[in-house]
Amino acid sequence: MPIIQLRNVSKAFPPRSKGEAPLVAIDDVSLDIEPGDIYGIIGYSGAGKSTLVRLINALEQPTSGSVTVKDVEISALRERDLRSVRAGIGMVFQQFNLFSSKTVWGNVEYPLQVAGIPKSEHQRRISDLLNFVGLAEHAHAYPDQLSGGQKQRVGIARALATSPSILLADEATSALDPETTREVLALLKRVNEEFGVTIVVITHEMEVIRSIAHKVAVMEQGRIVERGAVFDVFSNPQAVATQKFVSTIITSVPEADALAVLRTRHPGRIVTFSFANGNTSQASVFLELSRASVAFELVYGGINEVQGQTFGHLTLALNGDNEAITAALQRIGSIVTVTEVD
Ligand SMILES: Nc1ncnc2c1ncn2[C@@H]1O[C@H](COP(=O)(O)OP(=O)(O)OP(=O)(O)O)[C@@H](O)[C@H]1O
Repeated sequence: MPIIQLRNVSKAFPPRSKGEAPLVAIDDVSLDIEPGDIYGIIGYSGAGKSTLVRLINALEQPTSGSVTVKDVEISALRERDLRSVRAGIGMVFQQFNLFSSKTVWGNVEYPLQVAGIPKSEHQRRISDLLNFVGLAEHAHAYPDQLSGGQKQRVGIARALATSPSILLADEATSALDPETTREVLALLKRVNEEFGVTIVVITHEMEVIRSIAHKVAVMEQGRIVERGAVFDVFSNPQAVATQKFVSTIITSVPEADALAVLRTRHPGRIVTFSFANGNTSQASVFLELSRASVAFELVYGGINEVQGQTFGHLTLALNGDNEAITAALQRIGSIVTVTEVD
């Protein structure tokens, strides 16, 4: 049973000026997120990602369709009943949204106060959380005395204060440098693994998806244009938007200009071998070429690792007897996809 379920959800905002059509931010989206998942939602600016998050934590009501969280159809609830639903959902933001006048301790304590958790329980809970995020020594510091990565760790501790089973991370690492991004993503992964918290990660960066997500949905103009297990989507992207995102971090086949340069250097046959199923070893391809006495040089591409499985495209310049090359390529064609570049 999904922990978050969207059924044919649309959200339209009133037009900015009279006579214009309403702005459809979410257009007939259905989505199932299973408990314990890290589910990535990727899209360019304006695709509707933040609106989707706001529908999940009931900060927006859908224009049509239903949103169900932990078996409760929240799109049917009244405002006063939504408070307990929201308390079960933690939020982490791009700009951290910490109280600058409160210490680290005070920021983590705030949601406990709002939720009416007895003061006697605060000490233990806050110190456990600060230990978990590695900030115990900074408990009495104020946010402007902390680095961006430390601020986000406070944001994560605060989001976990009321022990939510769902965490929504909206561009949580977009304001951070690459090294700090890795640290914060590693922390989110621990939150998922150690506490079993279901995490929805909103991002425009494919690297974030590759690092931590199990599943991904690609959004464009308010719709989900592709979804699936991260490995499947990365290794065989179907939608144009997905292909663009994947190409930001994965070198695939050479485009026309790269190919023109390769051609000037390698007059012989140039062939791309595509490894897509995660298990095929490169060794078997190279062995076939060696057996046929074909000399080869790797000229483009690479092998990538996603979710512990490998895939990629290797483009090789081949030299040797033309018929032997053809025969070797035929045999290799039964192991991987072979594309001759002309
Ligand atoms: N409260 C609102 N009133 C009117 N239009 C809105 C409102 N919230 C969002 N929109 C519009 O809905 C569309 C989707 O916005 P949304 O913020 O969900 O996209 P996004 O993918 O999160 O983009 P970004 O990364 O830039 O925040 C945009 O065209 C935006 O202008």
